[in-house]
Amino acid sequence: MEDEEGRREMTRKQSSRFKSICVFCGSSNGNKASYQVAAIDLGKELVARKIDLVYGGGSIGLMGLVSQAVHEGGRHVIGVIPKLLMLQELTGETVGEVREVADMHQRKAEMAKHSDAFIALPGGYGTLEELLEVITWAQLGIHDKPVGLLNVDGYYNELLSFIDKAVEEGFILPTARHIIVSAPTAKELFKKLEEYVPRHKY
Ligand SMILES: CC(C)=CCNc1ncnc2c1ncn2[C@@H]1O[C@H](COP(=O)(O)O)[C@@H](O)[C@H]1O
Repeated sequence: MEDEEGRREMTRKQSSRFKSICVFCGSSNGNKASYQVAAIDLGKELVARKIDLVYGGGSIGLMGLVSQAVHEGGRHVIGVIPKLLMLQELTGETVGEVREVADMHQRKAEMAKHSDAFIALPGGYGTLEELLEVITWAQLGIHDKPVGLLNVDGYYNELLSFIDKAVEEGFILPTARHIIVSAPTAKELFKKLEEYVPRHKY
């Protein structure tokens, strides 16, 4: 019975509807070890599911941890870096393939183009901005790719409550609330992302 369960788990891990996922995350490590553990865990989950990584490039903070985990696991890593941030002393060394772009706008377009879904780990302004932009694009029907929020240790609870408030106050359509798929662990998040069906209104 356990063997059967194990086989089912292996099959699940070997097949994913996603070939490549873009991860947004902090260029800092955060104050809790759990954030760093979650970044490495997400990287390993991508490897187990044979999914390649697209990210902002460099080796600093959670960005470095997730990219190293995916690279070490043998999956392809694309780091998309604007010319301005190419200096290694700013972002550290990027593992895998480096794509140089003109600016931050081109970076986001390039990251989106090369991925089948987005996941945000804990992060700061940069992460929030990247996350909210892909949510907005989903709302407008510019893409149909799932957007996952890895809510490590409840880091994003207040953001999720705020979004509920925006729905209550009539600024976000209830039909657009489902765009953000959130879960506390990479495994649970993947289960939801694999099952995600876009239902936006436009
Ligand atoms: C000038 C300097 C210190 C550069 C180093 N800083 C960075 N290097 C690479 N990507 C970054 C950097 N800052 C923000 N980003 C982008 O914004 C996100 C992280 O920003 P934050 O740490 O959450 O806010 C990443 O997903 C990345 O795409």
